[in-house]
Amino acid sequence: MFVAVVALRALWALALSGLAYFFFRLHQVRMRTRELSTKYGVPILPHSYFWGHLIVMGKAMSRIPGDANGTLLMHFLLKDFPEFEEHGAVYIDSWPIVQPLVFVFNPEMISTFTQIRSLPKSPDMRAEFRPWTKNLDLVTLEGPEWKRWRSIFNPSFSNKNLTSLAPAMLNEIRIFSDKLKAAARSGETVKLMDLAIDLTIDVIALNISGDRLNCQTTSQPLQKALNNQIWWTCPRSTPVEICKMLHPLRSLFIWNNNRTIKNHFVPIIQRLINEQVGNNKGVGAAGETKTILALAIQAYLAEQKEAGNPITSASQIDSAFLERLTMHLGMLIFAGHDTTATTLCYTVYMLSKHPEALAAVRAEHTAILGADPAAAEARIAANPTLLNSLPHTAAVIKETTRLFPAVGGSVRAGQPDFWLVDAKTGQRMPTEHWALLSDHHTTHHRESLWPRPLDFIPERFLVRDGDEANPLHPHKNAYRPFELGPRGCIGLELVQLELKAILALTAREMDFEGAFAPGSPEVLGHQAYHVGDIVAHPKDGMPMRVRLRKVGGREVNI
Ligand code: HEM
Repeated sequence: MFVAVVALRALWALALSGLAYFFFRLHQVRMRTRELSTKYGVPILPHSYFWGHLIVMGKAMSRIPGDANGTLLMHFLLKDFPEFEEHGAVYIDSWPIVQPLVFVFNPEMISTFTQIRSLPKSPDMRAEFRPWTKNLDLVTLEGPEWKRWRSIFNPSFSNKNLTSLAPAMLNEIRIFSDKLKAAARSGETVKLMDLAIDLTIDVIALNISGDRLNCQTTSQPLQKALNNQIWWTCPRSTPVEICKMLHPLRSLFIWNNNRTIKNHFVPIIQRLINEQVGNNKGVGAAGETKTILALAIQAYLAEQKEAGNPITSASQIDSAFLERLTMHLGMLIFAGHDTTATTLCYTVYMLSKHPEALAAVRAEHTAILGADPAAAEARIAANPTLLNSLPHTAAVIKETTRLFPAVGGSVRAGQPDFWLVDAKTGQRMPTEHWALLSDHHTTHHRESLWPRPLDFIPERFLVRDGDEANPLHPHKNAYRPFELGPRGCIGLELVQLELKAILALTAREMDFEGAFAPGSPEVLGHQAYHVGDIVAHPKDGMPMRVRLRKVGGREVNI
């Protein structure tokens, strides 16, 4: 009885202190928001002491379907408050749903915290991934440790290295293309995103170790563990996400997924170490593909040798190195697969809606890869650099990533000594206690930067540098789906090469048509729009009907 009373009192005390802390934080955040205008003269959106900006946000979001991704918020808020567009940045206080956040959509202002000075990633974002990767991964690492790993991995993502990977990539793309053809023959509607995800994981696996993972043809424990890990690694905002975070077995599930990821990679790492030690050959001998793992192992072996502790067999590898490396690999697959798959889906969708752009892509493929679509694969395999000669295809991909950037932006931690400055008015805006978002969607849709911003105009990206007088010439720093600056995407070249190869093998052989349910809602004129939490996914997995094309009276490649 006594114990029960003590426990009850302790619970009460805990609940009361929780409540007190909640109101203290609420007051603090609300007052900091109001200080922006009272102390610094920064204009803020209508603000309620209790609700913060949730009321204006709710109104803006009510114009779009309930499942639309939050990255679209600012676009619609600016419709209600157009006078804020010229400020280039809008402070949003939606605490406790999301950390206090400045949406920045002036490219020059964004460049001040991503390129001119690269501010650290926001603590909330790092906290999201900590249970999974302990922040040992490339996306959330900071400082010299980040620099070291980034320079180890960089050569593997160079265009030259990736081009040497292209023939192996084509084998994976053939499986994807065969699945689409099978759907065309059966008349089945495909969820393009599902097929695209399996493909993009298989391609990253090639870049990691050169090995085939076969997610497209078999069910892989690694893929299941990664999916589950992503599910448990969640932004702490909606009630469902909070329940996930408080789930008593969450840590156990995350630990178990990490075990599966590690169990997958450790034998591969050991094999590669033994190979490197055994044949005493460095990575990158002429013509050899520098895989991510080969480079990481080479760096580790060199480091150990320098420290007077040369490794002669895989049994000597220390567990800390293995843990770090497997965290990196898990995050590389996470960061690279559904972003690329999402972009592929929207590229196919936009081409299906724009016959003139599709015709230009097909004509380019015929000119560069030969008249017979069935022979394109062999041609590329024999000369992968052909993929670098498809400017119109590249422009289509870029225009798609402008309209549908797969990542909302980079979230950085504001600093006491860092101010956003409006170059036109000289207005200085404080950033301490705020996170800064480089808002890709809004930046990519501003009419002042992109004439006819909602139109699909790949030609924007064909305007030559130096032709700034051309109104279609992209404004400096305004195109940033992969972010710019030292923390920009390491996978940028891989995405371009992979998507060009996919289009080269499919665009002339098949026609695609969106197969959304009749009456399906639209955002900015499209039934395909971003849904999802951490990374935006296309609505309903991008349902598509596929038809085989006839060229010269016969169906292509059957
Ligand atoms: C269309 C596909 C992709 C898009 C739109 C995209 C976008 C981005 C963006 C916006 C960032 C900056 C994130 C931040 O600052 O928090 C980023 C970083 C990163 N991306 Fe990508 N990405 C794509 C594909 C890939 C691929 C294929 C890989 C690797 C296989 C990859 C690996 C990474 C990594 C490791 C980082 C962190 C880089 C660092 O901080 O040094 N991404 N990406």
